[in-house]
Amino acid sequence: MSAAAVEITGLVKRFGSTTAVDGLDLKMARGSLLALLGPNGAGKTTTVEICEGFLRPDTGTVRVLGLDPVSDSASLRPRIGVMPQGGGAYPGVRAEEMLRLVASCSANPLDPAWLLDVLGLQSARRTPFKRLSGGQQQRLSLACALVGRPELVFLDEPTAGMDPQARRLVWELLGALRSDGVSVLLTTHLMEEAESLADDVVIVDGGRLVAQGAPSALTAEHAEDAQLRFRARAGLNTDLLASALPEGYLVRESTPGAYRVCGVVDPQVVSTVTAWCAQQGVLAEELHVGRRDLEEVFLELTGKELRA
Ligand SMILES: Nc1ncnc2c1ncn2[C@@H]1O[C@H](COP(=O)(O)OP(=O)(O)OP(=O)(O)O)[C@@H](O)[C@H]1O
Repeated sequence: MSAAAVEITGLVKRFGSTTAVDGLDLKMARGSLLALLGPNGAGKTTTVEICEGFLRPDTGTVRVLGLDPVSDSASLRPRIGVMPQGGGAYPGVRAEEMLRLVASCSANPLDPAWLLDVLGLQSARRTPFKRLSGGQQQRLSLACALVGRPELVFLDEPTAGMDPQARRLVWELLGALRSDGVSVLLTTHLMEEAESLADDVVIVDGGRLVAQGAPSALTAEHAEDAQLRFRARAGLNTDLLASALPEGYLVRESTPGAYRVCGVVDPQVVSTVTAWCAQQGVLAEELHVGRRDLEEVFLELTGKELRA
C-alpha cells in the first residue's frame, strides 16, 4: 500500500521562546484535499514549511509521500509543488517567461500556455511580475507550483487577496486537480474555501490540533441546535438577554456587535430576542436562523474569529 500523502507525528517547532507547533499529529490520505485552518499565528505556515523541507522539526517525525522532507529532499522535490504565502518571483521577469523557466526544470511539465489560460492570465503573459496585480501574482505562483505535474501540492493561503472571480477559477482548478488524483494541502482563513473544497479539515490553534474531520462531520455535531444570529450595537448585556430566554440558552457577542443565541430556535425565541432588543432601544439587524457552519465550529473550538 502506498504511504500517506503527509504523516506528521508529535511535531514540535520552536522559535526562541515561541512554540509555533506544539505536538501536532496529522495524517492526510493520498488524492485528498486537506485544509489547514487556524487563527493568525496558529502554526500553519510553520507546519507547511516543515513538510516542504524548508524548516527542520525540533522533535517529531514528518513523512511526505513516505519520505523525509530534509534528508530525502532530492527525490521529493520533483514530486511536490509549493506555493508559498504571498507567492514571489523575480520582479522584472514576465509572467510567461517565469512559468516557462519553472517548467524547464521539470521532466514532463504541463503546457505553460494552457495553464496561463486556465488561470485567466493569458492577457498578462507579457507583463513583468512587479506590474501584475496581487491576485495575478498569486495565480502565477499557483501556476508555478502546478506546472511540474506534482503528486502533492502545498498551497499557503492560495486565494488570499484574489477577487471572487479569480478565486472561483482557482477553486475550479483545485477541484480538477483532486479529480485527477493530485493530493492538495492548503492553508486558508476562508471557511467557504474549506467547506466547499476540502475532504478533510484540520483546525489548529496554538500549534496544536483542535479538531479534524470532513466539513460535514464537523458541522453535524449538535446539528439539532440551530443558531440565531443578529447584529446590533456593540456591548449589549448578553447575560440579561440570556435571562430573558428559557433556561439553557447561551448568548454570546462573538465580535463587537455580532451576537449569537445558541439553543433550539422557535418563533417564541425569535420574538423574545427582538422584543428584548427593542426594550434596549436597539434594532436587531441581519437576523438569521440556521444551522451552525464551519465558522461557528471554529469559533466554539478556538474562541477566536478566523480573520483576526
Ligand atoms: N522565523 C520565525 N522566527 C520567529 N518566530 C516565528 C518565525 N516563524 C513563525 N514564528 C512564530 O511562530 C508562530 C506561528 O507562526 P505561523 O506563521 O506558523 O502561523 P500561521 O498559522 O501560519 O499564521 P498566519 O495565519 O498569520 O499566517 C507565530 O507566533 C509566529 O510569530
